[in-house]
Amino acid sequence: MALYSRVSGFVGLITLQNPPVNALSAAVRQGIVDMVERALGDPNVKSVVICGQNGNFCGGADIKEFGTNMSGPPLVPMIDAIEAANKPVVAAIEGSALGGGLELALGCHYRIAHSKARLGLPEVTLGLLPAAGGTQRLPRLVGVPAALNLITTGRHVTATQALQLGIVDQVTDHNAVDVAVKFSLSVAGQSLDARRISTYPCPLPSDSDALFEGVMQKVRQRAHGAIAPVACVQAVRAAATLPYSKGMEREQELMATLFTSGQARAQQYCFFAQRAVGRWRMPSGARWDTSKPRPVHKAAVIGLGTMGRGITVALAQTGLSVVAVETQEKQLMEAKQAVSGMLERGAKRHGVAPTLDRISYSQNIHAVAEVDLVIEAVFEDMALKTEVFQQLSAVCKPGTLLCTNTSALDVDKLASKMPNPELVVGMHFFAPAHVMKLLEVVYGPRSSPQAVATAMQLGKKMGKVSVAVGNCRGFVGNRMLMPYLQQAFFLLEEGATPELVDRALEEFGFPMGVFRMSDLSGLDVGWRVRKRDELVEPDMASGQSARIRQGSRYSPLGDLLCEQGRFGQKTGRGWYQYDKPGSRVARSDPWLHSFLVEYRARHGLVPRSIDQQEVLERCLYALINEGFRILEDGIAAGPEDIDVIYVFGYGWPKHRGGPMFYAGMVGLAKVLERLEHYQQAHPDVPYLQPCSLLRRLVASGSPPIHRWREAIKKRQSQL
Ligand SMILES: CC(C)(COP(=O)(O)OP(=O)(O)OC[C@H]1O[C@@H](n2cnc3c(N)ncnc32)[C@H](O)[C@@H]1OP(=O)(O)O)[C@@H](O)C(=O)NCCC(=O)NCCSC(=O)/C=C/CCCCCCCCCCCCC(=O)O
Repeated sequence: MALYSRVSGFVGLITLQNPPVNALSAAVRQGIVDMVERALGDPNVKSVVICGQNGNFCGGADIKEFGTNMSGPPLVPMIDAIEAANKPVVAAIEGSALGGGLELALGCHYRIAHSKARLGLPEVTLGLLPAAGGTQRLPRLVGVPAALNLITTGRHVTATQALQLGIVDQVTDHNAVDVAVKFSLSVAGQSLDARRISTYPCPLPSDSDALFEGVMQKVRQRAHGAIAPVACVQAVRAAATLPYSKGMEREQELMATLFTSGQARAQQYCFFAQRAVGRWRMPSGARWDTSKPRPVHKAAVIGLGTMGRGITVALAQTGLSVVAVETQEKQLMEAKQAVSGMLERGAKRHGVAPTLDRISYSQNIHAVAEVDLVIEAVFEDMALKTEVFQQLSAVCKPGTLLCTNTSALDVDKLASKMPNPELVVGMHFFAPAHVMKLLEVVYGPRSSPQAVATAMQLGKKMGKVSVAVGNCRGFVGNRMLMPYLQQAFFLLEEGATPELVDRALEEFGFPMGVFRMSDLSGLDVGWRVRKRDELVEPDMASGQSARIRQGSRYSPLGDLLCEQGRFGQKTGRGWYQYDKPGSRVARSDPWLHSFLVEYRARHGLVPRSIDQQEVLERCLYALINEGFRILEDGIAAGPEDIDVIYVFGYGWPKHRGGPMFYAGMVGLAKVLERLEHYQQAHPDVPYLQPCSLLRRLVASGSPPIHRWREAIKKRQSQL
């Protein structure tokens, strides 16, 4: 709703009230319509100020309403009526003015923002466009290039940036509502003709066609198949080429297409899923709202390889004091230089001072004696990690949380060797750790709820999307990657090429296909893991038996490439070839194609034609099937956890919502049917055996994704 009061004698003050972000629900919209009418009809009111309750202007349309039969007054006529008012209406912006919130402010005649406010049109991130006039008013106000940038990226700007762009008229460090009230009286009675943005001509650069084409090309490249950014460009182009009323018609048309698209549903699901993972719970019953985190002021990082350096940067950027420990002198010196460089570049980008003095470096593990939390990032070796952890428990003050940045080792096994296993959790960062948004917080049966709460809170402070997951091989993300990679290898054996597989996945929306990605991260990484698992047999015989390991089908293709020193981009050769080691542009490699032909012949494999549909079904459904197993095992608390991990850590396209959401969109029955089909064709591949949770969900009528947790809980209580 909206509150009305009269202040300073002559000002009608309308306060939006819908905690926590004053979203424009039907009740709020109705409130605004009624209160504006009241203020305009009151002869004693000379001006109007619109603000939000609790120092927060407005977070935009109520996203929860989008999935419902929307009722209440629509936004567009409401904003038009404000703009047409014959008394000055001033928006007093504190906190955030986002989406419909900013569009409301653009309908006002003046905008005054507090210096800490943030403004933006983030609809594109929800699969939509700013359809309450935002695509038509913003370019008229700030010009086409700036509007295109803000609307197609959805980025937020600070109040100062908004002032520079011309979005707001004034920025204040004082109470923005008080300033707006005073200001509104100072302009009362003046002509408002020049203040109605919809009447402005849209300023056009001379080469506008080239500008739109250039932007459209860039946007399409970045969008990986998402339609909203493209529609945003089309809507702004309408502002530049059509009269306001026609531009508005175009904006509404484009919005109608987006609004009813599966992509918008997927992106809005992601918005809520990202928030839902913060409400974590463990199988023991411990949960986010009953577990109190310990304060962390000082942290340490042990091991300054690539991951340790990124984690050190991320911690320092959070404002913590960091002790960075590396026993090798040369490595320590190199790390110091690299970390300083990363911090300086980051600070320059954000226009702030670098935080180099927050870090102290040492070769001696005793330097961590006073820290509240340690993140170990030494080489992936259980014996080495155990030794480091034992040293840490002897050196650290009591209660220090001990976190391991392992991506694959058993966190509980590590904890079991400690005198204080309840203090041990995994913090699985993704490379580069100061850039990637995802953090898996891995708990074992011995981890205390407080340890999990502390790691989750630290992740949040570091700007990560943190997901609490149980301990198992590969945790959630890498565990699901195994069947995906395996299917990709099998497809090569059966007749596909890396180009075909990658094209299918990239057209689906991944920024990189599996082979390109594998070349980037290094083929030797998986090789080392397979060797540790005793899967690699260098002197492999030919024939079918050579492709069986531990009773199941196995493809040694990756091992064979590694034996040739083809580790991917770093060696200039992998699944593709590169101009030189370290180059990034992947080119098709005739050697690889001949190698595959020769390999198939040696093993008696008759290549067949494989289409993109089969690539997608086999790679993605095998991955999804493992996701269902993870849910069944209680490693992830719900499908949102898995989806958030895949969207933020593995490049799963947001406009497809994450693997579990996608399974629901495809239809669980269809996923099951295709898995059964492929399992019949490949009975020696256990990953294609449909998971019993999937079967049960299908048997119970394929409930919508928000009801899966009930089915999982029911099953777990039966066990
Ligand atoms: C920056 C934030 C605002 C605050 O961040 P923070 O403080 O960290 O808090 P959060 O944890 O993020 O959020 C707290 C809780 O609030 C919930 N929340 C936040 N924003 C909204 C919102 N806008 N609506 C509903 N709920 C919201 C959030 O979920 C948290 O609750 P919980 O933990 O999940 O329980 C940050 O929250 C943020 O960034 N918010 C989103 C801002 C945003 O994206 N705004 C844009 C919204 S879309 C919009 O405004 C669109 C406007 C255009 C007009 C739309 C007209 C629609 C109708 C047209 C239909 C035509 C189709 C016709 C079809 C046909 O023909 O049939």
